[in-house]
Amino acid sequence: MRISVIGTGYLGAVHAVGMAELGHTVVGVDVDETKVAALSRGEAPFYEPGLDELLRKHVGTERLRYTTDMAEIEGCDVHFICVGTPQRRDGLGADLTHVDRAVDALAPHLNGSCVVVGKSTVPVGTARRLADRLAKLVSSSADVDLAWNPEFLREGFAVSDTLYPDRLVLGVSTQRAEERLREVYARAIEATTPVVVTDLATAELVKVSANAFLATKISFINAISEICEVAGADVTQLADAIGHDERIGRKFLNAGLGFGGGCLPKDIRAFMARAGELGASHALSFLGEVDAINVRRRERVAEIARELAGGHLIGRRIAVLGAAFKPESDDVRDSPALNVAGRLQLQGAHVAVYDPKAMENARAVFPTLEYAPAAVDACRGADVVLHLTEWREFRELDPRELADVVAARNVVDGRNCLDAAGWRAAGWTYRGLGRP
Ligand SMILES: NC(=O)C1=CN([C@@H]2O[C@H](COP(=O)(O)OP(=O)(O)OC[C@H]3O[C@@H](n4cnc5c(N)ncnc54)[C@H](O)[C@@H]3O)[C@@H](O)[C@H]2O)C=CC1
Ligand SMILES: O=C(O)[C@H]1O[C@H](OP(=O)(O)OP(=O)(O)OC[C@H]2O[C@@H](n3ccc(=O)[nH]c3=O)[C@H](O)[C@@H]2O)[C@H](O)[C@@H](O)[C@@H]1O
Repeated sequence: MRISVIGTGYLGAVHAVGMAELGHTVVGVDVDETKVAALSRGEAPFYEPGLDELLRKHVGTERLRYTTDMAEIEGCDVHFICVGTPQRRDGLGADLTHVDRAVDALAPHLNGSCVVVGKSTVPVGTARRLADRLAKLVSSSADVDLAWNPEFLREGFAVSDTLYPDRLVLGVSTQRAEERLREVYARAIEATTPVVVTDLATAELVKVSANAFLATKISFINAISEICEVAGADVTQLADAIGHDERIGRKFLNAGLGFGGGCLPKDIRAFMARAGELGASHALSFLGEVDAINVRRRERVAEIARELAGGHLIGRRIAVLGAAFKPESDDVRDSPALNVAGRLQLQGAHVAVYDPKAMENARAVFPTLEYAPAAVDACRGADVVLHLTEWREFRELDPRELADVVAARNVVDGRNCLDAAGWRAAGWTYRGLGRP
């Protein structure tokens, strides 16, 4: 099949090359010339394991090209919309201007029979609105269906999640759209892959409900972690124990600094805003608490750092290990680690940050922090070391070696995954979150 992918960011760049790997002929379109230039050289414009290899395999063959010219999508059978839907500047809802612009730019190039498939995460009702918008914009020679096919990939696992999805959700209003989408994913669908065929509104809601549930699970365990802190209990053992119950499950019960990134935080806020527009804000008021618990974890880490630094941060040196919102990603959107770094700097600390992959992105957002070339350099002379993104290389740090470079042996494990006993044995004051 001939496929276009509009928007080649964290989602679209991977989706485009993934579709090429599944055997289709793909054109990826973006308005960002730098991104398109990198992709056209076969280079990933961001860090995502496995992406460079796949790009090198397909870019330059007839299977895959990236362009800024929307006219190149002409003749495609399926068009995926993968542009960003960030949080609106004026409040909590989703900013749909990129989606609207993409549809407007796409419409004049549509001809013959084709399906426009939304993949971006949007407030329920958007698909219906876009279908009406398209109907007004396309020429009479075009026969266009609109479908919604939400994406569930995780950064860090984006390539395998695209090629081997754990489920497919096809929001369709015609049989033809369903058939086209089944054809698109034919090589990704195994006998055991659940395919949920539903209407547009349900498909849109599945996506935000999934992210709301994940965020709720994390905030649930972080709320329990607050109780563990005052009761002298251990939230990691507690999570293991409740996680043995298959109805609960151990995944997404890692207590610590909480969730960030370009999706969970903005998606729960947009979901609440949409519920309000639909007159049902009461139904999702608990998500406000989920958000508040999450933000409190960032405050708490800053508070523990201040305590360990002797009650104030003025002139204190703090090492921040991690800048990405999660390991195996260079994404710093709403990064909990950088949020904490910024808070400490505002309180007078001298903050040195190190991250294996996210330094450039972090510097662009927080230019006034100091960036160290390695973990050990960030820790040199530090009064407190904060472990805020659980990269493997941080777990492998030798606390005995680091002990010689810091000013004081204080470590806060914001992700509860360092070897507490090992750090304590090396003379460190170790503080986890929700652990005695
Ligand atoms: N990042 C992720 O892991 C996932 C993201 N999503 C959703 O996918 C959507 C995209 O997210 P990301 O890829 O993370 O965002 P992103 O910001 O990395 O990428 C969006 C891309 O769209 C491009 N763009 C904006 N307007 C355009 C236009 N009119 N025409 C062509 N390109 C245009 C931008 O230049 C940018 O490269 C969001 O709705 C997000 O919630 C869904 C699942 C996973
Ligand atoms: O809509 C999206 O964009 C995506 O959002 C999340 O994926 P992602 O943001 O890549 O990362 P997650 O692995 O979900 O982690 C999100 C945040 O939660 C934090 N987290 C995760 C798990 C946990 O137990 N505790 C915890 O604090 C992580 O550190 C990270 O900051 C979802 O997991 C994907 O299914 C979804 O497609």
